[in-house]
Amino acid sequence: MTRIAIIGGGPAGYEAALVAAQLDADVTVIEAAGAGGECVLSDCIPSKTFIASSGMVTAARRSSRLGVTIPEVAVDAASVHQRVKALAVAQSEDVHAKLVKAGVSFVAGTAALAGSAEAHQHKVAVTPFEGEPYEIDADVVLLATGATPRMLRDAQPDGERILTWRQVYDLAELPTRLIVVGSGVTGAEFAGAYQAMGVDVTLLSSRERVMPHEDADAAMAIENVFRERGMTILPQARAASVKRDGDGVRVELTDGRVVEGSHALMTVGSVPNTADLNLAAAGVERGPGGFITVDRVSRTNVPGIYAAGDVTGVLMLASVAAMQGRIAMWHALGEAVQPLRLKKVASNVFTDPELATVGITQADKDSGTVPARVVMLPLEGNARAKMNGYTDGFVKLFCRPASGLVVGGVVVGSRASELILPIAMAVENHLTVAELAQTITIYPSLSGSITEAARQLMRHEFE
Ligand SMILES: Cc1cc2nc3c(=O)[nH]c(=O)nc-3n(C[C@H](O)[C@H](O)[C@H](O)COP(=O)(O)OP(=O)(O)OC[C@H]3O[C@@H](n4cnc5c(N)ncnc54)[C@H](O)[C@@H]3O)c2cc1C
Ligand SMILES: NC(=O)c1ccc[n+]([C@@H]2O[C@H](COP(=O)([O-])OP(=O)(O)OC[C@H]3O[C@@H](n4cnc5c(N)ncnc54)[C@H](O)[C@@H]3O)[C@@H](O)[C@H]2O)c1
Repeated sequence: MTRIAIIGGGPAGYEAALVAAQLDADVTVIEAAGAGGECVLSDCIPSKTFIASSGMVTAARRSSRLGVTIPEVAVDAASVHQRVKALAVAQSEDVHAKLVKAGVSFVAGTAALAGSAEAHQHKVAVTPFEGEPYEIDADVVLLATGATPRMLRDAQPDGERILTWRQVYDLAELPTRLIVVGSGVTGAEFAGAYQAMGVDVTLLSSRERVMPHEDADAAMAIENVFRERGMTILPQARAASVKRDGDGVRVELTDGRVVEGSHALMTVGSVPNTADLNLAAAGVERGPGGFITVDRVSRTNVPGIYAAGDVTGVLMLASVAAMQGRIAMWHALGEAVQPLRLKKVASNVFTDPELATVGITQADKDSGTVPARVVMLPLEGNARAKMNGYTDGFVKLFCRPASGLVVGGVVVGSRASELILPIAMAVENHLTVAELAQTITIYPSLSGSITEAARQLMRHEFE
């Protein structure tokens, strides 16, 4: 029986464990925070649960456009936070139960590699939270330890006024004037959610626009909605320091400007959790940013040691972490395996409106890296969007110039996370715009804009 030790029980670790157990391996997962990892306990699940509450406020505020007046909308921060935490714990318990049912040994504690490998045997040092430390032998080790919020030297979180995204749910009340430092996906999601809940939000963007890695049209659409709703967005604003100042905080920017608020939320990225893994002694290589270097089947440079998830920095998404973990196990246990393909990963930013993408990007097209034609349809022409009183957003579809094969898309709109699926399926299954356009959609529906975009690209084929 192949013995597998998995360090870290987030999506990368626990999905790997389930696959390995299914293939009859002897699997041990050692996890410091709780089953499901930080994804379930502090990052993805809590933030999306928080956003679900903020979405309710947005819907209530918007209701008057539809002739329905909801007299008073109030947010009870304590209840929202309690719900966020309870749901995270419940989800963690579900993951734990699944692992145990699959026959995985789950150890609450920390682990590290114990020295160099001998004859393809690895030793893992386990420090359980209860009991004495011990070592286990493993034929295969998976490093799946995730990442931690990046700190700026002069902006140390105190859990009261200067916060990481993992600390916000411990506040007794919502901030009054929140400064969100960093406008990547995490910053944009929290800025939007807090603003919806009535908080006065200032978003500091180190670049010219928010979410610089996302489709520019989409990021600008969301930035415009944020501004219309009263958010202050400062472009080219890089924080040099964040200090407490009486009952508030004072953020000093690198160009000397000062921004004041009641709280600061630091969303300036993440760093990989590798410091305590004893990687150097085991000879495991790291690349830029300290992320563990892996190939497309999750192998590190050391035979028998694999790595998956945020600790590899490949594409920091739960879905990708899980797939890297599964691929590692399929490969290690001799199953047929397809290397990780990132070009077809769908992702979503849970702002309001949401921003979902899949496949090639506008930048790929504009640079000529991928020859493509594109059409962009604003949702203001969509009947269902008008009925819902919510027309912010658009559908963008990319196809190959000659064949009409669908190669990518962007959706900005409410529930874009659900609307992206038909485009993702078209990309994955090599469908053409004609095939997409011939699919009969519900009328009226937002997905009608996707088939409409496909129809427009069909027409272009004959121009
Ligand atoms: C605010 C936020 C929101 C997000 N929202 C989404 C989203 O909506 N959708 C999405 O796809 N992705 C989202 N992500 C990204 C997603 O959370 C990560 O990609 C995912 O958590 C990566 O999974 P992982 O298993 O690599 O790491 P983690 O989930 O971080 O799990 C790793 C675990 O390893 C443990 N660990 C570390 N060192 C040790 C050790 N030495 N011994 C034992 N255990 C150890 C850690 O405690 C941790 O629990 C979000 C990220 C953030 C920050
Ligand atoms: N919905 C989702 O799927 C979801 C949600 C959150 C995060 N994530 C993933 O997690 C990963 C990390 O995202 P993130 O937003 O946490 O980090 P990020 O690194 O993508 O963004 C951090 C931003 O902070 C800026 N920054 C850095 N130093 C700064 C300073 N001193 N002052 C002001 N700004 C500064 C950076 O320029 C960058 O734009 C991404 O891959 C993302 O896709 C996904």
